[in-house]
Amino acid sequence: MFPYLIEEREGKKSSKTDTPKTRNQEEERNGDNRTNDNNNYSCSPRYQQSYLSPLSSDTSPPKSPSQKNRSRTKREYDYKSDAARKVEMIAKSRDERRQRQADEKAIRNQIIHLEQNNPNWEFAQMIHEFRNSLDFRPLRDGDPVIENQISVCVRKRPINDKERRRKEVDVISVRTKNQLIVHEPKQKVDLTKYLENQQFRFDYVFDDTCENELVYRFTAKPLVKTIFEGGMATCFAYGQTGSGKTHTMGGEFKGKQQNFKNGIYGLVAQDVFRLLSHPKYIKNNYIVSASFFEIYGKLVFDLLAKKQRLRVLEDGKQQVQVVGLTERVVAKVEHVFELIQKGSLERTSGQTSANSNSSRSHAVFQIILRKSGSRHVAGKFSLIDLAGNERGADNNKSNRQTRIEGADINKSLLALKECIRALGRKGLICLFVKELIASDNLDDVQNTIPEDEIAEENMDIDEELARAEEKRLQISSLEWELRESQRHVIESCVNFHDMACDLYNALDENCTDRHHYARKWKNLLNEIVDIQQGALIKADEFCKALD
Ligand SMILES: Nc1ncnc2c1ncn2[C@@H]1O[C@H](COP(=O)(O)OP(=O)(O)OP(=O)(O)O)[C@@H](O)[C@H]1O
Repeated sequence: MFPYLIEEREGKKSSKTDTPKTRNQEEERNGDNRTNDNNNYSCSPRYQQSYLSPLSSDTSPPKSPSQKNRSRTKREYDYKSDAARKVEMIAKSRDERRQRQADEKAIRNQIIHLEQNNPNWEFAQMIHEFRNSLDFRPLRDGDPVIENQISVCVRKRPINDKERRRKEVDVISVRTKNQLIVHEPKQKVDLTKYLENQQFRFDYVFDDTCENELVYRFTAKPLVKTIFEGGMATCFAYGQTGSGKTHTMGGEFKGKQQNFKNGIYGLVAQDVFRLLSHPKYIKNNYIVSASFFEIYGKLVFDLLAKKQRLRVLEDGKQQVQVVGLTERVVAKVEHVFELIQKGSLERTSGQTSANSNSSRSHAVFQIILRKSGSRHVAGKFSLIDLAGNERGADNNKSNRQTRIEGADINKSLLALKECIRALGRKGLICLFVKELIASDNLDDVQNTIPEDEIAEENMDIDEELARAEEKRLQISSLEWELRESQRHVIESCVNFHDMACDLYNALDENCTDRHHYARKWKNLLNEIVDIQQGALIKADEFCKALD
């Protein structure tokens, strides 16, 4: 391979310089005419030097033919070795060039493909390039679990088939175990597209490859021992509709079937039963029980008692109690799975634009520990799968029922947020060491919790809530009038009954004249008819408002 290339090179030279046709002749000539050599082989400085340097310093007498042959062999060797390296370099750079061209072609094809099929291809490309520039170090199973009084974590779910079909772009990058970046597509006034990359920090961030078990290990698991030590623990799943709260809390879906064993409820139950026999706690003889209820609008239903309606009242110690809530004693973990399944099937669900099987209520599953023979609660774990919040823009095509539910859900979630804020302000919880600060500098992130709604979403929610609140006020004032008119009808009917009886009896006893009797009866009837007609108008108005 090498000699062939060298020969070819020399062949070209020889046509230019009218010099020897064979290599031996050429090399003999090299020995005699060093200046020509210099001209002919000066392809590269390296080549030039390795070939010329022995000659330029050669001051020895003329060589014998055998000496000449030996030095030629050496020179040839040196010459081939340099040439080989040169050829290798050429081949290498050719391969690199071809690879580069192939890569560029692949990217071009990919872009053409994206352009044809995806209106968001430019943003997809920008995000792709941005991600290529990042160093990813996501959370892994072996990472240490840090125990906090309050942890705020976020889980990214994979893009689903529906979103893929709609060519939606994945705008979340989970960079490290506690940082994620939101790539917000933006457009300048001159229509130039650009990304606004905002970084947020949480206690833990789970990327779309994480399983429920991993999420559990870093979130609820450390709290199980809290309830064995006399504490109350709470775990909320909060997020937009379809973001994966029920998948996380209740268990992974396989089609319509849910695997209750690998949701946070089931995993907590398994650990509770495991810890019962722990040497530290076995002496306490804990009895485990469970309850499951939902809050739908303003109503509370027992999910373990055929959705019986429950009342929420405050007791003498100003503790809120769910009156009449079923609490089932459970002897083994399989019983808990059965209760979770029963309650989950009872839970109110509906359809939203983002989730065909959307939970429309807040579900509260509780595991309670009591010492044997005592009614006193020794520890309680509340696991809450909140209903998904929705943007006004997302549910404006939904039916009336879904929109009313959406407004109720958003309002209650805002109320929850305000409660947590208020507790934080009173210093009852240490949440607000953790206020969110978004940083433009990706390496400069504060130790913070994210503000969970973006401004646009807040505006949608506020508008929706303002409208819902106005409607609610109107309905409640009409309802008050209706009730007042009804009370008036009931009272006047009682009066009417008494007066009609008196009148009737008076005539029987002949103590009144007929004329006076008739007028009195007529007035009595007119009066009761007026009251009933007034009440009828109120009932009519109320029905119309509800419709
Ligand atoms: N991490 C995940 N991996 C795979 N699929 C997921 C994941 N999270 C959610 N899903 C799927 O997304 C769909 C919606 O999830 P899910 O019902 O849990 O959402 P949600 O937040 O509870 O919604 P809603 O508030 O409307 O009830 C389900 O089909 C679920 O299987």
